[in-house]
Amino acid sequence: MSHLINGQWVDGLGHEMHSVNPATNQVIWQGRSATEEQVDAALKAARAAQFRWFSQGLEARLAIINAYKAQLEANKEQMALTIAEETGKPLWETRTEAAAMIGKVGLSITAYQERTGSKEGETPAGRAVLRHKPHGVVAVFGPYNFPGHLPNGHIVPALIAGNTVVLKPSEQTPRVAELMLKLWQEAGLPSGVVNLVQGELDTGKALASHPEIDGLFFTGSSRTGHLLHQQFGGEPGKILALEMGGNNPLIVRQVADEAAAVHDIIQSAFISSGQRCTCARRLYLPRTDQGDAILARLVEATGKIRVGKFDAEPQPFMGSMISASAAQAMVDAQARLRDLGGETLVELRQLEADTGLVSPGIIDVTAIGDLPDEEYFGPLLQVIRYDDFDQAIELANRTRYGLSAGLLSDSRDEWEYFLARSRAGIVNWNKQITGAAGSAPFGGIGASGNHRASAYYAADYCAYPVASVEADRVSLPATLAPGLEI
Ligand SMILES: NC(=O)c1ccc[n+]([C@@H]2O[C@H](COP(=O)([O-])OP(=O)(O)OC[C@H]3O[C@@H](n4cnc5c(N)ncnc54)[C@H](O)[C@@H]3O)[C@@H](O)[C@H]2O)c1
Ligand SMILES: O=CCC[C@H](NC(=O)CCC(=O)O)C(=O)O
Repeated sequence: MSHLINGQWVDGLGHEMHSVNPATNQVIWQGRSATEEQVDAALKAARAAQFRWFSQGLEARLAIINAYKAQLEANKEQMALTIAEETGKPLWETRTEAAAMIGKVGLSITAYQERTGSKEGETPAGRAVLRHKPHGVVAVFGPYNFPGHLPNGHIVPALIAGNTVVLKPSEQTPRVAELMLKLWQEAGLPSGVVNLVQGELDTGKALASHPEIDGLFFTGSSRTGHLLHQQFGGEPGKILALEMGGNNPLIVRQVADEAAAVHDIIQSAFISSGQRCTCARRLYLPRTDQGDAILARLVEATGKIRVGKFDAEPQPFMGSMISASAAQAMVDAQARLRDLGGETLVELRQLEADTGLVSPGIIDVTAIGDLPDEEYFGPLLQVIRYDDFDQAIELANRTRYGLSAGLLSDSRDEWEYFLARSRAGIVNWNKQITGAAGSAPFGGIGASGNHRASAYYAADYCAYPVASVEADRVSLPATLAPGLEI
C-alpha cells in the first residue's frame, strides 16, 4: 500500500518499482506506480477536500499543521534513519534534514503572516482590504537529494495558505514520502488534503499535465523544470514554481586563514557527496603563491575525506551517492573533462563496484577553452586558475544557471565589487555556499529558477492577493459624476 488517495492507502496499479540502500543494493521498498486513473482519483480527492480545508480558517489549519510538527518531533530519529537508508547520506546529516523539516513549520507560519497576511486602511474610495487566498489544488514534485525537507518545504506553506496537495516524490525515494504522509495522517489531516502518488515519468507526466491542477511546485533538475515550463506554455492562469539546478562558482582571493578557506571549499563542494543544488562546481583560484598553497592543502584534505555507509562509526563526511548509476555518471563526467584537456588532481573513484560509494575528486580544467556549462551533480570540483579579479568574475558568471556563488576574500571592497557583478540568487562572502537558511528566500535566476523563490518566500507562490474596497452599506457619493442624475 504505497499511495495515499483520499485518506486510504492503496496499491499502485502501474508497473513495478523498488528502492534500494544505494551503498548495499539491499531492496528497502517495493510497490507499483500510480496509473493515470489513480492520479486522476488523487486530484479529485484533493479538489473535493479543498474548500472545506480552506474555509475552516487559519487557526483550524494551524492546529493540524502544528500536530504534524509534533509528530515529526516524536519521530525525528525514524525520519533521519529512513532518509539515510534510502539516500545513502550519513546519519549526522539526515538528522539535520529531519530538524529542518521541523523548523519549516514555524518559519512557514511566520512567512505566511508576514508576506501574505491581511491588512486594511481607509482610502478616499472606501475601506481597502487586502487578503490572500489559496490557488486550489497544487501538485508537488520532489527531488531525491532532500526527499523529506524539500517536498516538505512546498507542502507546509501550501497547506497553511489553504491549498490541497498531490505529491509525487522522486521515484528513488518513495519510502521517505510514505513515512512523511503517515505522520500527516497521525496528525489528523483530513482525507484528501494531501495525497501521495508514487511513480516515474508516466506518473509525473499524468500529474503535471492534468487539467485539475491549479499550480505545480517543482524541485529538481533544470532539464525537467524546462520541460514542465514548456508544457505550461499557454497556461498563464496556473502558478508554476521551479527550483532547479546550478553550476555554481566560488572565487578565492587573498585570505589570512588558509585552513578556513579550505574548510569552506570542502563544505561547499563535497557535502552530501556533492548532491546539493547549491554545491560549488567551479573553484577559481588565483595564479599566486597563495593560490598554489591553498590548492595543495585542498588536495591533501580532499584525499583524507572519510566516505562510508550511512551508519558507519565513526561517521563519514560523505555517504553514498543516490545510486550506482549516479556514481558511474560522475566517473564518466570526469573522463570527459580529462579528454577535453583537464588534469586530474584527486581522482573521483567508485569505491565499491555497483554501489553509489565514490571518493571526492578535483580536476584542473584551466586548459579547457570552452568549459561545458553542465551541472555535474556529485563530488567533482573543477579548478580554474585566473590572473585578475575581473577575469575570475567574468568566468564565474559564464553560465546559463544562477543559483549560488561565493567569494572568499578578506577585503570588504572586493566583496562589494563581487556582489554588484555576480549573477545568482544566493551570494555568500567568506562562508560556504551550501546550507542556506529557511529564514531567507531561496532560488536562482537563469536556468536555475523562474523567479518564484522558495524557503521564506514560498508563501508568495502558495497564495494570490485579493484586494477589496468595502463599505457596510451602499451609499450615494456626496457629488455625482458630471452627466449623472439619480
Ligand atoms: N533549486 C533547488 O531548490 C533544488 C533543490 C534540490 C535539488 N535540485 C536539483 O534537482 C536535481 C536532482 O534531483 P532529481 O534528479 O530528483 O531531479 P529530476 O528532475 O530528475 O526529478 C525531480 C522530480 O520530477 C519528476 N520528473 C522527472 N521527469 C519528469 C517529467 N518529464 N514530467 C514530470 N515529472 C518528472 C521526478 O520523478 C521527480 O519527482 C539537481 O539538478 C539539483 O540541482 C534543486
Ligand atoms: O539541494 C538543494 C537544496 C540545498 C539547501 N537549501 C536549502 O535547504 C534551502 C532552505 C530551505 O528550503 O529551507 C542548501 O543550501 O544546502
